[in-house]
Formats: sequence, structure tokens, C-alpha cells
Amino acid sequence: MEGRARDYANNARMIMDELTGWDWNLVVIPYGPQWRARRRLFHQFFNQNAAKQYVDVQTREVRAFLRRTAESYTDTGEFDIKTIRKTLSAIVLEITYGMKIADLNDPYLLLSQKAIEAVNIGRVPGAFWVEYFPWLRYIPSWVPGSSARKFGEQYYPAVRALRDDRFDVVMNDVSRGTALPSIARKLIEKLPSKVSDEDKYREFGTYAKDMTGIVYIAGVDTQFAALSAFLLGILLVPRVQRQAQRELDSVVGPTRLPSVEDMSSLPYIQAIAMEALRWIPALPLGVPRRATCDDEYGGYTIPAGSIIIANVWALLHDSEMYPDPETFNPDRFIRDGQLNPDVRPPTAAFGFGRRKCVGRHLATNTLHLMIASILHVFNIKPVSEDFSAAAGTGFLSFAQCPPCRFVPRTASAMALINTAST
Ligand code: HEM
Repeated sequence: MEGRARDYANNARMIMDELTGWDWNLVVIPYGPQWRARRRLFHQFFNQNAAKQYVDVQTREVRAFLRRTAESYTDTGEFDIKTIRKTLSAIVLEITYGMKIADLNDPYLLLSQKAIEAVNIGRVPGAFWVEYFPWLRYIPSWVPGSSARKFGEQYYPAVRALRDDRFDVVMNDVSRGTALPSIARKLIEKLPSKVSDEDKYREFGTYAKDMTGIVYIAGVDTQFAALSAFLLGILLVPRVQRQAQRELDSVVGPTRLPSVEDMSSLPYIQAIAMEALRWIPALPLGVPRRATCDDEYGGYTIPAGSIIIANVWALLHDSEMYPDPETFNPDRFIRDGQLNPDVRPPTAAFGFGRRKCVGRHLATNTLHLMIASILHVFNIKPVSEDFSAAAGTGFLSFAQCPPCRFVPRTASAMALINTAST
């Protein structure tokens, strides 16, 4: 997928993607001009340099998270892991639509849940006969047994609303002059004139809606998975927390909170993020591809059209590159106090070749900032020493985190949280 990137850049689209209305999703758009146009927009807003413009939003939301966690702390209370999801949602939705969310019951988040359900159920291999007998899609939904059409109709409105509604709100705000800064606002301001070129207006408008519509879906659960792995790893191996805090104390010190600019001087924090991505990758089998031409690999013939699944889990648990791979051990990436260039970074967690995750720079900044900030001011402790660890299985994989507590490290750390500006 890297060496012959062009031949394996086609993701495997399913008929259920069309029936449920998910066919606008970049992840399932076949390799070609339609994919390229949308991917170009993504790249423009999320390349390594562009991702820097979101650091202020990330820093503000991470610090708001620290403040809320400190305020809700009690001697016996448990940390509510859902507050991490809220922070991740707040970051991506403000960047994308200039949108503020009050809590996890925000209508946009509820709509997303419904839309994701369509993927989780509709994309399970073998769930619908229509994938094997495509003509079944033409059977009207009132005919008994036409379950695929019926399923699609049930989800289609939510999936389309997810893409369109929020974008339309920003469109109205732009025309009233009240739109907050966001990617959607920038795209709307660049829309060609509807009067002089209606075709271009429609085409660019579609790309813009498709692009913004997928950021929340692609970006929140994946980052949440990485942070769940980090929490579980720290609970299982407490020495990692102590080592990270030693690094933070010496580089950042007691008078301020960590920032994204500190990260180049915090190799151990970077190693923790890498280990979380490696240890329990969010997408253990990546996104299935379809070979575009006949090929041969390792003595096997791969006919055009074959579905190719990359075993990301196996690559990231290769015991030659990562000895004792089932153990959470960020030290594997460190040599002489710096990142060890001889150990392969876990880039497979973000995919391969031309379809590699386009949000990886944004995600990396958020992960670094969350991990460094949390460990700078809190000690993470299990509620009970007697707990077991597990990772969920599925297209998306999450660490199952046992109940834990975020205990303030020191009184001065708490004072820092309250006085820190964004
Ligand atoms: C830790 C966080 C993340 C992980 C582990 C992750 C992982 C992945 C993986 C494995 C793929 C499939 C790549 C392939 O087919 O080879 C992917 C694709 C994608 N990701 Fe991410 N992702 C993360 C965060 C994000 C964020 C924050 C965004 C949005 C800003 C995003 C947007 C996308 C998009 C749009 C694609 C489809 C790319 C294409 O098909 O051309 N991801 N991601």
C-alpha cells in the first residue's frame, strides 16, 4: 500500500454506503477525481503547517477540561471518561463549524450517533445480501424481505442531515455577517458566484459540505480510542506516569502548563502518545481497500477487485520491532533520553499510502497536549487496585478503562489550572 500506492488507493465502497446515504464520506469514495478534489480540500486545512492554526482552540479546550476535572474532583468520586469525548468534540466542532457545544446531548452529537449506527450495522460483512446480489437494491422497500432498502431509508435522513444542516447554519451566519471563524466559513467565503457559474457553485459547495461533514465522525472516536489506551496504559504501568512527570517537572516546571511548543523538548510524552497508538490501534484492521489491477505479492496472485485488508494490529505488535508487544511500554521508543530513530514509529495506526489519515497532524497535537497537561497536574489512579484490562473488538477498537480517579498532584498545580489563560 506504500510501495504500490496507486494500485491500492481504492477503498472498498459498499452498496450499503449508498443506501444509507454515506456515499459522500471521503473514506469510502473510490480513488479518482472525486476523491482527489475532496482530499485536496482536507489537505489544505489539515496539513502539518495548517494544523498549527488550531493550537489556540486545542489549548483553550484542554485547559477547560483540566478546570472542569479539578472542579468536579472529590476525595471519593470517579473520573468521568465521557468528559474526554466532550473535549475532543468541542475542539473539532469549533475548528470545523465555529460551533460551541454545551454537553454530550447536543443535537449534532445525537445526530452523529444515529448516523454512525448506520455504518456500524450496515458495513458489517455479510449483514445484507445486497452486497452479494446488487440487484436487490432495486426491490422497493415495501416488498417483504427487502431489508437493505428499508434499513437505508431508516438512516438516510440522519446521514444527510449530518452533512448538510450545520453547513447550512454557517451559510446563513455568513450571509448575516455573524459567522464565527471556522473551516466552513472559509469555504463558504470561497464559493464561486451562484449567479455567474451555478455549476461551479454547486460542485464546490458539495465538496465543501462533504469535507466538513466528515471531520467529527473521523476525528473524535479515533482520538478517544488513543486517549483511552493512554489511560489504561498508565493505570497498568504506574512508573510511566512518574517518568513523564519527571520530564514535565524539569522541562515545563511548576509555574505554567505545557504547550504544543514544548513537545519537541518532551520526548517521553511523545513516546507515550506513540505507544498508545501502537498498543491498541483505533482501527486494528485499517480501512479495507480494493486492488485496482492484477498484481503479485509474495508469490500470491491478487486479481483486480480483490478486497485487501491490512493487519495493522499485527504490524504494530510485531515482536521483532516491538519486543514484548502486549505490554504498554513507551520506553521502547526512547534511547539516551531521546526518541530512538531505529524504532519504527507507529504510523500504521494512521493508515497507508495515498489514503493515509489526513487528520493525523491535528490528532497528534491534541494527543500530546492532553497527555502532557493531564500528567502535569493530576495523578491518575485506579479506584480499586484489583482491576482487569481489555480492548474492545470491532471496526473501531477501544481500551476498556477501569474506573479511575484524577487526583490533583499539588495545590500549586490546581492554582495553575485556575489562573492559566487559554
Ligand atoms: C488518533 C486519531 C486518529 C487515528 C488513529 C486515525 C486513523 C485513521 C486511519 C487508520 C485511516 C484510514 C487510512 C487508510 O485507509 O489507510 C484514517 C483515514 C481518515 N482520517 Fe483519520 N485518524 C485519526 C484522527 C483523524 C482526525 C482528527 C481527522 C479529521 C480532522 C481524521 C480524518 C480522516 C479522514 C478524512 C480519513 C479518510 C482519508 C482518505 O480516505 O483519503 N482522522 N484515519
